Amino acid sequence: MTGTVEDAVTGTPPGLDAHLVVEREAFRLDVRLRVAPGEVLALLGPNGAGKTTALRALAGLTPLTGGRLQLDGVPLDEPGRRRRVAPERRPVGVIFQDYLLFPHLSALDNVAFGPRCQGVPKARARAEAAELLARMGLSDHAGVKPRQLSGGQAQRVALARALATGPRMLLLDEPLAALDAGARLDVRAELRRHLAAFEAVAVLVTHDPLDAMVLADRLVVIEHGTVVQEGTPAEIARRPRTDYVARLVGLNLYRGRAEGHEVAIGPELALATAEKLSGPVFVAFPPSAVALHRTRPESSARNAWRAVITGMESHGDQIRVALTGEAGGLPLAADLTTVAVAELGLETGTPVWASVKAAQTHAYPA
Ligand SMILES: Nc1ncnc2c1ncn2[C@@H]1O[C@H](COP(=O)(O)OP(=O)(O)OP(=O)(O)O)[C@@H](O)[C@H]1O
Repeated sequence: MTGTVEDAVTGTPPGLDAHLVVEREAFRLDVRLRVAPGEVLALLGPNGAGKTTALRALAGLTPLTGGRLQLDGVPLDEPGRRRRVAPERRPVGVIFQDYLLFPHLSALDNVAFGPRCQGVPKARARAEAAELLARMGLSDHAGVKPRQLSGGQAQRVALARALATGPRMLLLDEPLAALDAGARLDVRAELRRHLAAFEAVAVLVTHDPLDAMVLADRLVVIEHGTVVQEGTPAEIARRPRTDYVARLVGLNLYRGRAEGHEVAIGPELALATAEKLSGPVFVAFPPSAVALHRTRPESSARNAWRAVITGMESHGDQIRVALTGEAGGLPLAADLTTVAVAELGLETGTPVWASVKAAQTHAYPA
């Protein structure tokens, strides 16, 4: 069958509109996804939840057994109507976990490969590839083979290769999993900038809540092949609906500007942090790092501000308390034991003081 962007039915909203159904003997994926152009969606979930299956179905590497998949109004997979566009004919760029760069080709030729396969003349494909590599800050590495690249550089080449064909959807499978912890920080921040600049649909799969929260505008959490929760990172962290989500995405995450050991979050609030940094940063800390008090804490906790409880939900033996900041304070989530909640007499509407120790915050470049 044919299926190109030119076939787009007028009037259908651009972006991804999918109902992915993949049935296997012992597993069923049934997930609805809508992603607007310019939006970055993260699929998050435990092992075996179906994330990779969903990504492969979007790429066309795993056929749907039910539902349908449309991109910019163009049907790409409709098992009910026996219509299916082959993976190589989809306007989709994929970045695999281990990048899968061609080892015998230079970085430049890796990037030029897709356009060449689509019939772009060699000189033009290479000129455009050189431009893309320059945008990724890799001009100096255009001639080298993948094995001479660092993990972060290889990832940028993989990104350039995926972008070279002008895809309407970018798929990223665990984009930071192949990197060591040191490289991860920088590459994560850099990938975020590239994804933010990408004007079409981006979908990434990850186990790592921090990657998801930093890279994505919206999260879809999958467990046992179905969506258990979706929303912005902040919405999900404040109101987790399953124990898995509570454990996983329970991160308080803020953006601010660092100067030494202090990060200005808003006009009235600065957080003391363990790391010494300067410029735009993220600060994160888990809800378990937050202490609540009825009166201003006198202890050594330097980060303390007024807050009001807006909701409480129990998860296992913990209670997740949602709070709004008062007078320039931070909105945040705190995990307390049921005993602590009872002892403090906390309920919705209770004004409290929240505190977090600098040593329990984690700041990193934005
Ligand atoms: N090719 C396959 N044939 C049969 N079953 C498969 C195949 N690939 C995956 N599965 C099964 O489908 C389910 C979903 O797997 P999938 O790899 O999509 O999960 P995932 O969320 O990506 O997990 P992980 O985080 O471990 O990669 C699992 O039960 C898995 O064992």
